[in-house]
Amino acid sequence: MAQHFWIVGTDTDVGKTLVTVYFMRCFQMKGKNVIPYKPVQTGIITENNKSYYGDTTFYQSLSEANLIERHLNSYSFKESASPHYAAMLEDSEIKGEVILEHIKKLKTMYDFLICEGAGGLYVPLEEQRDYYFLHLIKQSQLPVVLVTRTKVGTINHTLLSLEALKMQDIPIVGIVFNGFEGTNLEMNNIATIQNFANLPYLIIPKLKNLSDLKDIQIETDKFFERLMSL
Ligand SMILES: Nc1ncnc2c1ncn2[C@@H]1O[C@H](COP(=O)(O)OP(=O)(O)OP(=O)(O)O)[C@@H](O)[C@H]1O
Ligand SMILES: C[C@H](N)[C@H](N)CCCCCC(=O)O
Ligand SMILES: [Mg+2]
Repeated sequence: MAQHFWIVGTDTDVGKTLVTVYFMRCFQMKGKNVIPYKPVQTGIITENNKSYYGDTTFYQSLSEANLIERHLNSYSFKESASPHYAAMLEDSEIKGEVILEHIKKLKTMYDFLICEGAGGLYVPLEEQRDYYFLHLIKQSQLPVVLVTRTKVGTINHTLLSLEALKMQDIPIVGIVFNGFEGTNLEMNNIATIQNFANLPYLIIPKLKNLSDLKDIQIETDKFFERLMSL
């Protein structure tokens, strides 16, 4: 039993990495062989004379199994910016086929491959040929989970992202509403989006501590049933 998919977002900082780690842990708890994979990450962090990249370091910090470093990432660039720009600043370039090759290999090695996008869908990878993250996802032929905020502004961002995915015929597993604080406005946002999308969804609360991710209890069966059916 295997399933490989993308965690994409309506924007940067919506919680794709947090959701990737949450799903990684769900599969690890079921004894599955799972790998989170961040094809392109930008924004090196330097603290106490140590430099690291946030996304792949977060994967490692909450993994119940040892993750093979070279399987976690294909491109890392120092500038906290759009991948195409961060690569240009280092006289480098991103090649979609390198990422697709990496995905192909990882699919043969793991039951579950969770690929995390960078930013939102229309993020340039190879600007000179109008090649965006959305096109890479289409070529990968993997379904997507869409992560979105719950606060004001999310309706437009979410519906635009859903439309972009539908135009490319990319299968959508469902929506993860992340950072929920229980307000009526957020509940109306979720209902309004669901009225349009009619997809399985999960709600992840705003966590006081990221380590609380280990303890949150969320009903995921329906969501994972659909994931396994795609
Ligand atoms: N449910 C949550 N509760 C508390 N903090 C959260 C939650 N979700 C995300 N965060 C925090 O918000 C910030 C952005 O989240 P995250 O890094 O997962 O976003 P992202 O979509 O992966 O961003 P990027 O586009 O850079 O990959 C991080 O500091 C993360 O720890
Ligand atoms: C730097 C940030 N945390 C992400 N890694 C990259 C976000 C790219 C966003 C591009 C854009 O939509 O302007
Ligand atoms: Mg991330």
